[in-house]
This record gives sequence, structure tokens and C-alpha cells, in this order.
Amino acid sequence: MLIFSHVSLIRDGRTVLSGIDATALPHGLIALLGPNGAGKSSLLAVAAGELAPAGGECEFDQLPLARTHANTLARRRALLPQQSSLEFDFSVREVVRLGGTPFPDIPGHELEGLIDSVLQLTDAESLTERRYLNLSGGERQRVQLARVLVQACAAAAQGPALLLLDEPTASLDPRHQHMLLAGLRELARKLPITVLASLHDVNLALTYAEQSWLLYEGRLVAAGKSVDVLTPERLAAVFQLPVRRVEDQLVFGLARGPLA
Ligand SMILES: Nc1ncnc2c1ncn2[C@@H]1O[C@H](COP(=O)(O)OP(=O)(O)OP(=O)(O)O)[C@@H](O)[C@H]1O
Repeated sequence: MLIFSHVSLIRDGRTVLSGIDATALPHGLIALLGPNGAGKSSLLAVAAGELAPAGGECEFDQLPLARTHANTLARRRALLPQQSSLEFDFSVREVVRLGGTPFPDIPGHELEGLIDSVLQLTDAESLTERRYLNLSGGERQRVQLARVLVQACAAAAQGPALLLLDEPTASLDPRHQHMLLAGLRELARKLPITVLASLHDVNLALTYAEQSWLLYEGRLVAAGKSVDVLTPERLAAVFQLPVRRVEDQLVFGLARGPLA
């Protein structure tokens, strides 16, 4: 379980998270929503053990994240930041293989099999022989996703694992957004992986995330079943924009309602 207990965080002298209490169960995809600057990336960085709370504690599977060695963290959780920089001229497969670096004990053929399966999940198989630096923004995003998926799946083979994704769908086209979230949901059901992903698309959260956490000005204003959290009234208040349900818009995806 990922547990935030009274977490507060100060950055640059400003309180950017306060009083965060939340629990994420294993085998779930949780969407993290909120306006720009609400604290989504900061909360993901706390969950990754990269930023230490000023107060409270964040634990994953009884591991106090801020006080855990980087090598141990790398074997338990994978983080995809909003922007990944890579300056070396690696092939796509080499970039994805980097996800296996914390696990030198995995036999080579197993790692290559895992790489193949995550390349399929991210629809990046056709890119394998390309140079990473020559790819488009969305293609790079899919390759970086494949890299952290290798890390998370390798971690999950040894115990509960955490996958933290900061706006994973930001540069993806609609088909790849849906493919990714459907794939992540399946993965989290099959393996002991908790996925926490920040999203700006409320409809994607309603369709694919069992749970949603809604942040506003550093506070968690609601957490629970997506359909209960993401109500028009609450979204209108948090995003300071009128929200309505409509029948006449084009919506990608299969014709089914939000997750019950
Ligand atoms: N490196 C930093 N140093 C100091 N303050 C920061 C830093 N990064 C972010 N902040 C501040 O922390 C607050 C929360 O930022 P954060 O990036 O967590 O928000 P977010 O919800 O992820 O926003 P967005 O939707 O724009 O990505 C903001 O007020 C931001 O200005």
C-alpha cells in the first residue's frame, strides 16, 4: 500500500502540499487531477522518495520513502517525470533496456522478453531499431513509458511495486492515450503494481481509473471512486470553469460509461 499520512511539503519557502492523507491499494490505477500548480508533480516526487516531506510521512509497503536508499527505491518504484531528458544517441531498445538497470540479477533472455512485451503495450515495437533522438515527441514519450514499465514490471516480479507517471498521456494522440491507459489498467490488475498517474483529461480518468485524487492548492479535496470524486460541481469549483455533461460531442473510446 502507498500511504500518505499528514504529508506537507515546502518548496522554495512556499507550502505546496499540506495535510495530505491518502491510501492507494495495490492492483489499482489512480488518476491524480488538479489545476496547474496544484501540487500533482510534487506529490508524485514525494511518492518517489525524491522530495522529503516537511511534515508527515509517505510510505510504500512499509518503506519510509524519504529515508530509503536510492538503490532500494529503484528496485521498488519507477517514476516518469513530465519531461525526460536524454542526450546520448541510444537506439530505442537501448533506452527501454535502461529500465532494467536496477535489476542486474534478471537473466538476459527474461529482460529481453519483458522489453518486447512493454514495447507492445506502448505500441513502440516498430520503433525498436530507430535512434531515440530522431523520434517525434509522442514517440519519445511512448519509449520513455516503455522504459519505466520495464522497471515497474521487474520490480513487481519481486514484490509490490509502484509506478508513478507525470502526465503520461500529454503528447500522445487519442488512440495511444486510450491504449496506454487500458494497458496500465490491465497491468495493475495482473501484477502487484500501484499506478499513480497525473492526468488533465477528466474523461480518461473516469473511463480508466478506479480511483481519482483531486488536488487544489496543495490540498487533497477529494479521493475515492472516480465517479464519486469527479462530479461536475466539484470540477467546476476546482478548475474555476463551468462544467456540463453533453450528448453532442465527439468522444474517442468504446461506448461504455465510467467505471462503476
Ligand atoms: N523546483 C521547484 N522549486 C520551487 N517550487 C516549485 C518547484 N516546482 C514546482 N514548484 C511550485 O510548487 C507548486 C506545485 O507545483 P507542481 O509542479 O507540483 O504542480 P502541478 O500540479 O504538477 O502543476 P502542472 O499541472 O502545471 O504540472 C507550484 O506553486 C510550483 O510553482
